[in-house]
Amino acid sequence: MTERYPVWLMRQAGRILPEYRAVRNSLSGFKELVETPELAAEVTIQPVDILDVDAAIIFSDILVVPEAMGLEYQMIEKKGPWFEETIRSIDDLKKVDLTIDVEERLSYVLEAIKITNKELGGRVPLIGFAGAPWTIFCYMTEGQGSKTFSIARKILYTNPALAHELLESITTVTIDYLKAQVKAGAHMLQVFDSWAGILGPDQYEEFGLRYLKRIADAITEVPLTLFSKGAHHSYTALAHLDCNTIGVDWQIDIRKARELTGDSKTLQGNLDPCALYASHENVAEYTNKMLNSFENKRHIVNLGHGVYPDVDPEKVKTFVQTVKEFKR
Ligand SMILES: Cc1c2[nH]c(c1CCC(=O)O)Cc1[nH]c(c(CCC(=O)O)c1C)Cc1[nH]c(c(CCC(=O)O)c1C)Cc1[nH]c(c(C)c1CCC(=O)O)C2
Repeated sequence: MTERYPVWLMRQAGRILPEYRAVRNSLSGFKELVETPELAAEVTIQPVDILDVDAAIIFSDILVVPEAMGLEYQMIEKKGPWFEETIRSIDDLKKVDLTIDVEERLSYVLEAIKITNKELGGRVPLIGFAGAPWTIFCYMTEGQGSKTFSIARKILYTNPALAHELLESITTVTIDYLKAQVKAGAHMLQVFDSWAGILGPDQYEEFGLRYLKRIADAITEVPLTLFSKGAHHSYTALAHLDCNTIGVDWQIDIRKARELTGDSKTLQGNLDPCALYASHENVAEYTNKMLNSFENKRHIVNLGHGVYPDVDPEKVKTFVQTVKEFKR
């Protein structure tokens, strides 16, 4: 086997592929797709067949966890997620189940993992995932996306006890959920802390890293990736957690990320998702530039965040092929 860097893309399942939209448009919406295991498996495998990536990531969403705890969400076209109910006081905790049986409530994801592996037949590993407790807390308190998540952050100052109680419970459910995904067949796991970067270092340590540590300590079965988007101030602390891989966004030079994290972790990333809007020639050039900046073997190639919905799949193929053909 020739040694080379593996490559996949965050958000590769869905969005950019016309084949995905064909499946999606035949249904009532995003959630029906997420909750129908055979179809979720089908769109999970599409990028493996079409884009030639080295891993599949199960088609689902981080928001299935708050929903399993009792906060139902809607995915509103062109707007994003929306929760009717939110948690903003201790009293509001009555609206959610702080402990749940994930195998029962999230059985549709576990079933999708089993079907996907059967259909993949071992061609590529399958990545399972969950949102980080802090990012899930953001959606459960805010109820929708936000540029500042100031409602979520306000609670950290005005009611830290509520924050910790909810974060504790999300963490326990998330650990159970990740372990259930492994049991169902996930070969690797990634935890997405998409809103890590809106906290300063002290608050990220108290309300973010503390719970990521619990997850990293609990997951011993398979390799774990922690992606704390924008939290460069905490990269050194992240590198002290018991994970295998640290996801790196594009706002930091990969050499700097290596300096902050040391040599003991694999780094995953970090091409600017917007670089895929460039010409094919330039996509190859930017990709090669990134590959040449890697100083050791411990890298998984990816973008610095999810692929944008209007990127031409042909540009993604150029990105993937450039990685596959790269020689130092
Ligand atoms: C914050 C977050 C969410 N979901 C996720 C995150 C963390 C990663 C990140 O920061 O991007 C993670 C996620 N969401 C989805 C996946 C599937 C697997 C993959 O391809 O990576 C994964 C890993 C499917 C999805 N999740 C969503 C879609 C688009 C909905 C549709 O097809 O109608 C897909 C394919 C919707 C979603 N889901 C969420 C938002 C804010 C939105 C709306 C905006 C958007 O489209 O990104 C919450």
